[in-house]
Amino acid sequence: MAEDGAAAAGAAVQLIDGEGGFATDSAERFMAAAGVAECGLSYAVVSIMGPQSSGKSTLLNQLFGTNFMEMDAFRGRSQTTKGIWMAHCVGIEPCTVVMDLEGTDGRERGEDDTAFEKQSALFALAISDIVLINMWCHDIGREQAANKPLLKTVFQVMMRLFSPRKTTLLFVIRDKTRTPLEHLEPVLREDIQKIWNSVPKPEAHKDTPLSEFFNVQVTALPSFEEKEEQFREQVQQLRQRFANSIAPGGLAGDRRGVVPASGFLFSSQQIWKIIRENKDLDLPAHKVMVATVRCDEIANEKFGCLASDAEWLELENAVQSGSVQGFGKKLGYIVDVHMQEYDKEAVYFDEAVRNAKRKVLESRILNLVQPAFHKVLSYLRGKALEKFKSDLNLLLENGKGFAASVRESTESSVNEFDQGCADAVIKQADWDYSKMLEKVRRDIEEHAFSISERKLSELTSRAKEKLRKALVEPVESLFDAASQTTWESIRNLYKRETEAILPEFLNTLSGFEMESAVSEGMVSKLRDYARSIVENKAKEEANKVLMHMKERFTTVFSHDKDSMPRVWTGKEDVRAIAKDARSAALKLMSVLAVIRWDDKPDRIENILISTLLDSPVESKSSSATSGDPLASTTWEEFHAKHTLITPAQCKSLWKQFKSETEFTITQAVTAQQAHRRANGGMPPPWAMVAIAILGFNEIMALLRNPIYLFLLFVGYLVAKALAVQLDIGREFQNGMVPGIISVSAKLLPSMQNLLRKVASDQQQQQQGQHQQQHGQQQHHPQTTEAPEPQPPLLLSPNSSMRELRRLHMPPSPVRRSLSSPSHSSSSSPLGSPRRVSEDQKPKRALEPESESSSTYSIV
Ligand SMILES: Nc1nc2c(ncn2[C@@H]2O[C@H](COP(=O)(O)OP(=O)(O)OP(=O)(O)O)[C@@H](O)[C@H]2O)c(=O)[nH]1
Repeated sequence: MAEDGAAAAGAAVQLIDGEGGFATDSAERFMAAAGVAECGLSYAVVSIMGPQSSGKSTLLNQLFGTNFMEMDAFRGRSQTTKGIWMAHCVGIEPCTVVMDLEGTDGRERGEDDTAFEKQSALFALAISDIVLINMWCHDIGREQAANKPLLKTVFQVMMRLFSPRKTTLLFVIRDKTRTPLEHLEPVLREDIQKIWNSVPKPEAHKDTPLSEFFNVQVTALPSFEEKEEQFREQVQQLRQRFANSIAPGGLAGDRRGVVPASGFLFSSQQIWKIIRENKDLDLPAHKVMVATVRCDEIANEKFGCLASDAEWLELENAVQSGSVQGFGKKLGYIVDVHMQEYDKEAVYFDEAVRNAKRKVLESRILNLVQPAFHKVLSYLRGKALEKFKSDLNLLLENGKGFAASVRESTESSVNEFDQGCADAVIKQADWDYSKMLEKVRRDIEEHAFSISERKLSELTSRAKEKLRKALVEPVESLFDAASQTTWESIRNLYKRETEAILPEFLNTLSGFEMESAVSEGMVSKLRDYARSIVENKAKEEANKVLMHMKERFTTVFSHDKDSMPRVWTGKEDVRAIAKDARSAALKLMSVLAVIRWDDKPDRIENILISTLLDSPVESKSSSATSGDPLASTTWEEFHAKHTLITPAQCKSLWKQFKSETEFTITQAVTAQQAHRRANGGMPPPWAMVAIAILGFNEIMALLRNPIYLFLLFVGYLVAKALAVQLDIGREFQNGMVPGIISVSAKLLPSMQNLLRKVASDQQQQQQGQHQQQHGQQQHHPQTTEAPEPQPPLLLSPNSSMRELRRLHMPPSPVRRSLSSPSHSSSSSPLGSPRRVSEDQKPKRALEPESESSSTYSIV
């Protein structure tokens, strides 16, 4: 702070010490305190050179209010100023920096030290706008004047400055005499011209006049020591000439190549360095160099300012958590502020350098802020996709076509993204967001594609489900009732259902606006699917063909034309019925043998009937297999893929079928025989006549004796009661032999029960009579014995035959084995052909051997 005050008060600081060292630190502090850096080009530099102890410091102090060290007049002449000192003028506008140079021709340094004089003179000329040349009045016109070597030096070094600055040389004549200035000045100018002429010049400046390099001014001051008052007055007048010195017409109005104030110190330092190294001083190049360095410094500073700018940091943070409304505007403003700061500070430096550095700065700033922009773009990209999704959902919910919905949603999302990007870009950058836009479009396309796939898959699944529902059960039912028209019906069903479902499906595809080839392809796939449903069902049914055949056989064999269960009375032609039943089963097999997609008649049924039914395989000799039409794995007219049961399989299945249905036929034949036997027991009429004639006496005796007649009547009643109890008619329904076995097994227990029942009835009757007698005697003794339990109800209208058998038949080993879990009848006999046959086999064990030995074969 003390130094600030000192600088403001014109305190001098050393710029270059007596050894030629540049005092950077103190100079920087001085510049900062004097506020020179902020002056731009609006500052002036004044230097003074002249012989030692010629009153230079005194003049400067008087003229600019500075505080350069002066020699004490009472202590004698000695060198006071060493090196170069610098001070800030007090009260002069524009900002003026004054430099006091070490006096020339000094006794202390001697002749050999003239090198420093030259260097300091060159330095003063390179950086100053006005150079005061202090000289004694009496030296004017003198050959050996002290200032002549100085002027020579000035002009010589001036040649080393490649570009003249048009420095103002103000000759200050000290201790002026009575000779008026008007007479002194021409002499001085003549002296100056002579010196200028005598200085060796480079070829380019051989004929260049002095006025091209310098603006020569002359002034004279009275002696400070002798006429101090006048000195002060005239110094004040001279001071006026330094006000607005850089303005046109001012003392330094013609100056050129001014270094901006902020670069002054750096420029001075560099110039001094070059001078000390005794190199050529190229001022234009130097100017560019200074501009480069300074613009770099300024740019770095501004970049740093932006990087730590609170507004920028806030914006950057906000961007991390999502989009910022008006991002581009805000960021653009921040960048603008700092770029303008740069422009303001670098404005006085070389334009080319300044612009180049500006570009570098701008590029650095844009690189710094671009990630935030990309972050915004990423956010906008996500937002665009979300918008697309929600818009698409909404439009689809409203029933708009898929493709149209996608188009509309895409346009809306892309527009929003575009607007967001336009809002995020800054005017300083030509940031391209087309790649991000492409990504957005790709996101949208991918999403739309996935939705489209899902929707199409749903539609296809729905159509498939419809086809499945429409085909599976009807086809199954058609196969159940397989006949010659089954495949025609299936084809009609397939045609009807596909023609109902597929056009509707095609219609739903119209919203997707896909190419007709694609939609036709999808429809074609569904058609194939519908076919596969039918084919799979056919395969499924073909796998169960044996079961179906047996069912068909049973249906035809066990039922008459009115579908009533057939009762084998003995009048039926079992052979013919069995043949019909087997023929029906064979026809069913022919239906299930192949898939018939076209209505071409085929010979499969004929082949099967002629080969298997009409001429049974068993009867064929093995040598005749070469002519066997069933010895093949394919049907002639059909493709292998449409074959469900190969001819060879048909043959093998037929064999199995026959063996498994044989028992049913046997049962029918047996039932017929039993029926015949049951109804054919009456003796012939001649026998009956013979019995009547030969037994006449016995019949008469019986009729005459009432006891015999009574016994006969009782016997009849008992037989009748047993017949009722045993349900004889029902027992014989299954045939004579099972009926006899069953009745004989139940006869004894039934008779016992009958007797027991008669006995208990009698006992109850007696008890009733006893109680009646007690009632009549008015006595009511408490019954001590429990009443006899009621006998179990043996025959109930609801009792099944199985139950009756259980009650009245002793358990037989065969029955026990049948009722064991391994032979449980819980599973349906229709479940599988194999199971049906297994169920039937144990039943055969129940048949008496005598009956089974009469098995009747129809083949
Ligand atoms: N005759 C005369 N003497 C002066 C004048 N002005 C100053 N002096 C005296 O000259 C002496 C040197 O003064 P400075 O101002 O220190 O001279 P200088 O040129 O700065 O000296 P160095 O910096 O050592 O070269 C002092 O004793 C002054 O009193 C003047 O106008 N005429």
